[in-house]
Amino acid sequence: MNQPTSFCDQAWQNNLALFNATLELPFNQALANGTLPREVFQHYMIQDAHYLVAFGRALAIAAGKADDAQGLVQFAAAAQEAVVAERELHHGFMHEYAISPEQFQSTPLSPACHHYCHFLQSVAWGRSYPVALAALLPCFWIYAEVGRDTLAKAAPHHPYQSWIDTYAGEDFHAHVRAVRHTVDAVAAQADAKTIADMHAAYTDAARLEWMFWDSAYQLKTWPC
Ligand SMILES: Cc1ncc(CN)c(N)n1
Repeated sequence: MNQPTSFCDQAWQNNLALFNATLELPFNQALANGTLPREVFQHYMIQDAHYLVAFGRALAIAAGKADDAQGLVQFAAAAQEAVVAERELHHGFMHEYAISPEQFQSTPLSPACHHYCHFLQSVAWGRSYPVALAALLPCFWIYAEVGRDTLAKAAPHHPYQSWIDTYAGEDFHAHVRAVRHTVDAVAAQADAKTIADMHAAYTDAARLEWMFWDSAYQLKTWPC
């Protein structure tokens, strides 16, 4: 008898065209071949450093909603990882580009970053633990897969090598496997309505990942 498809496998299949479109984005193509303009990467770094604080906050809220000790510890640690370890990568680039803490703090969130941050926080505060986890999953999984794809295509002597090493690296991938395992375990206990809400939350977040890169490539700011 065939194994029933897990929530994660189903979500990946449902959103495969969107993931492939994400890989095809000019930002990700140029990131891989090393031609992404420095100005675009700088803009992205600043927006992403803002994003990671909201992502970390949403993870901490999800940790507080976990119905077991394992989930509490896993997502509290993931919040710490996002705000301390992942942002360390950004600090390195900010230093290289001479972006001061004041310049960072005074740069407003772009519309796409603002939307994504507020989406994650509102789902984390307002929805159930399973739905919050489904909204957070693309932030891990899509980055890991984009990281590996970028590594496979990357030009030698890459200007953004530490970015590639972080997201293609085994540490990050092990982390993503652990998150997928928990999401599948939580989904296995969930009713049909919750599973449908989880799929909707996953797709919303996967779309916002696409928008985040697209917005960075276009250096988007508020129109007025
Ligand atoms: C927008 C975004 N999404 C996900 C990740 C990986 N945590 C990130 N750094 N930035």
